[in-house]
Amino acid sequence: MKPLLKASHVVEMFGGLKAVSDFNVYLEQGELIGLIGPNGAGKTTAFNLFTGVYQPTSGEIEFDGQSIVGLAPYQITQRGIARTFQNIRLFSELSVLDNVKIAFHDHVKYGLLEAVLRVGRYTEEERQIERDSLELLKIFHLKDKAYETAKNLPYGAQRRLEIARALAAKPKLLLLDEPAAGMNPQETQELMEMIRWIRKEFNLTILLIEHDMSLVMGICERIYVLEYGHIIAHGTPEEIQNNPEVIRAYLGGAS
Ligand SMILES: Nc1ncnc2c1ncn2[C@@H]1O[C@H](COP(=O)(O)OP(=O)(O)OP(=O)(O)O)[C@@H](O)[C@H]1O
Repeated sequence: MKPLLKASHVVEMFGGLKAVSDFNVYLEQGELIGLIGPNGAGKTTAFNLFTGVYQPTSGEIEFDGQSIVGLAPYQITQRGIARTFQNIRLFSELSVLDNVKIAFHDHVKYGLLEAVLRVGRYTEEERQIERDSLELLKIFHLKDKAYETAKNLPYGAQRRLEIARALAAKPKLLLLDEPAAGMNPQETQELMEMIRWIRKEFNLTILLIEHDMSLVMGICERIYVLEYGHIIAHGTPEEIQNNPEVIRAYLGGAS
């Protein structure tokens, strides 16, 4: 079976800087994979390449059997890749529920006239979106906060809301950029359980960038380690923890 995502010999240059260099990664359907590495190693650049925010200087990226190089971010979302951001991006002045409802709207089929007249399919679709949004909020323990303004949520809850929004795009592949950043150990533990659960429930493949090693080692089946844009190691959590290159570059370093 072909991998769901395959990046082959990807290079990304910013002026003279090689942010990503000969990057080779594959993700099999249903896997939960970690991408780790020191600050500035190129992890977020990899996400930006997978989502069309950046185009590779050279190399190939295939998703679901087809090249996605040259596609715009919205086209890649439609093909089935959704992401969260290191710096949370929510509609901070809107309610928690509206944040999720907006994310669903990319996928509805009613026409403008129906929307204006609020008839037919529009009202039915709207009701369905509301039900689905509340269901997602429930999964992320946010249902009782549905009518609060997003900016008033505690930080950990905002991170969970971002994941709920990403799922509204009905992705096959979910990219999580430091989902546990700013969370306390108990919130991180709950997040791990949620990530495991949504993978199964939504039949997802998940790639996550994370500095919290207990989370990465606790839930990932395989891990890629980046340093200065290169993959320096790849393996199971146990292999990665015992890899001398990794210990030198990362685990034994500042963090
Ligand atoms: N748009 C850009 N223009 C120029 N340089 C960039 C750009 N985006 C990233 N870089 C550089 O590319 C390198 C990789 O950055 P990237 O943000 O991908 O690292 P990271 O591994 O995600 O780091 P962190 O853990 O700190 O988020 C860094 O040296 C960064 O300064």
